Amino acid sequence: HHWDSHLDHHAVADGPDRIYMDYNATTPADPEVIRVVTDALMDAWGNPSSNYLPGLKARDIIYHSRDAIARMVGGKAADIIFTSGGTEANNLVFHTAVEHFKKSMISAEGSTSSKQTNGRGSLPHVIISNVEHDSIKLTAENLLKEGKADVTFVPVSKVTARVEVEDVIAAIRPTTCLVSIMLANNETGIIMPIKDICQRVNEVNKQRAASAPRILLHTDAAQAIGKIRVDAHELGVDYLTIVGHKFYGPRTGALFVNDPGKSTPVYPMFFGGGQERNFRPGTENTAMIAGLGKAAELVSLNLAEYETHFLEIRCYLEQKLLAVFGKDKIHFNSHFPGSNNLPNTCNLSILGRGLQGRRVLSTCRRLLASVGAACHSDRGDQPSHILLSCGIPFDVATNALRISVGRSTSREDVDLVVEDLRDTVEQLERMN
Ligand SMILES: Cc1ncc(COP(=O)(O)O)c(C=O)c1O
Ligand SMILES: O=C(O)CC[SeH]
Repeated sequence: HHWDSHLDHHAVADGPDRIYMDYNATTPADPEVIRVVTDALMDAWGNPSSNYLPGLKARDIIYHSRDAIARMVGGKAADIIFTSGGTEANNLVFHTAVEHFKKSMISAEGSTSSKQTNGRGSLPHVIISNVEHDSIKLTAENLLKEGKADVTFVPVSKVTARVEVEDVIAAIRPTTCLVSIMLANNETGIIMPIKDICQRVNEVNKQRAASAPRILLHTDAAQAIGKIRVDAHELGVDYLTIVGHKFYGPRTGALFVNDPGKSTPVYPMFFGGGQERNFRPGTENTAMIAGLGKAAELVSLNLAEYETHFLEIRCYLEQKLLAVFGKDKIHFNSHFPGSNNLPNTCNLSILGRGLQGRRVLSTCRRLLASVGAACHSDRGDQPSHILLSCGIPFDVATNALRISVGRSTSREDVDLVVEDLRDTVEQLERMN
C-alpha cells in the first residue's frame, strides 16, 4: 500500500514528452542485451552444474560472458566473480579485507585464536574517501559501529574534488588492510587518481614488516565502466566493482579480483553449492550473466564512440546552459581545476532563491534527472553531502541538478531540456 501511496504523491507523468537524462542513476538495457537475456531464459534454463545439454548450454553462456567481462576490464576470465550487483560486490571486498586481516594476524603471531582483534587488541583499519557510494560508506560505517574495524574517511580536496594521494598515504597505519576509493564519483563525475594511489600504496606494501597485513586495493568502478577506459591492471587494483545497470546491462554485477584465491584473497560471505569456485555460491543467474556479457562486449567494441558522443553532448549542454542563463546564473559543480570528469556528467546549480534542485525538477515538464544519487532521493531539500564535501557552498549545493547523458541523448534533446529549464526558472521566479 505504501508503494501505491508513494506513487500517488510522486507519480511523475512519464509521457512521450519526457526526456531522460539520469543515466548515472541507471540505464535501459541495450536491445542486444535484452535479446540475449530473453534467448537465455528460453533456451539455456538448465542448471549450469548439470552435465547434460540444457546445463552445458547454460555453462557455455556463462563461460563466454565471463570472458567478455574480463576483456572489458583488462583481466582474465578467472578474475571475474559474478554477484547480484555492485552492492554485493562492494560488501564482498570489505568482508574479505576483515578476514584477510584476521588471517594475517594469526599467521604473524602464530596464535590459534580467530578473534576479531589480535593479541595486541588492534582492529583491521580500512581507508575510504568521504564521497563513496552508500554501499561502501555504510558498509564501512557498520564495521566501525560494530567494533569490527577502524575506518578513515579521507576527505576529498576542496580545490580538486579529488582524493589526493598524499592524504591516502598519510592515513595508512600498521593495521591498514584495505584502501577502497571509487574510480569516478556518481554525482560530480570527478575521476579519482586510482593508478597513483595504487602505485604509492604498493610501495608501502613492499616496505611493510612481515607482521603487518598487505594493504588490499579496491576501486568501485560502477560509474566509470562504459564511459571511460577501465583497465584493472593499469590501475593496479586487487579488486574492481562492475555494475551492469550503469552500462546498458541488466541489474546484476561482478567483482574483478586479480587471480582470486591465489594472488588476492577472497573470503565468501555465504556458503552453498560450490558455484563461482565457492567465492560466491548459488545457482548462477544465467540469463542476467548472458546480458552482462553482451553489455561488456558492446563496451569493448564501442567505448571510443560512446565516450566521444558523451563528451560532445555534455559540452553542448554546458554551452547551451551558459547561452540561455548567462555565466552569473549558472554554477558548474563538476568543474575543478586539474581534475578529470566523466564525459557524460554535468552537475550544475541555477543560482537564485526558490530554485532548489528538487523544486526545479518537479516543475520541469520534460527533464527527468536528479539532484544527486538516486538512493538519496528521499532527502528533501537537504543538499548533497558529496557536493558539500567538495566545497560547494550550501546555497549552491541546494540548487544542484545532476544531468547525466546517455548513448541516445541528442542535441535536440539538449535544446528541449534547456528550454524546459528556462521556462521552469521563469515560472518559479515569478512565484517568488
Ligand atoms: C558508484 C556506485 N557504486 C555502487 C553502486 C551499487 O550498485 P547496485 O545498484 O548494482 O547495487 C552504484 C549504483 O547503484 C553506484 O553508482
Ligand atoms: O548515483 C546514482 O543515482 C546511483 C547510485 Se544510488
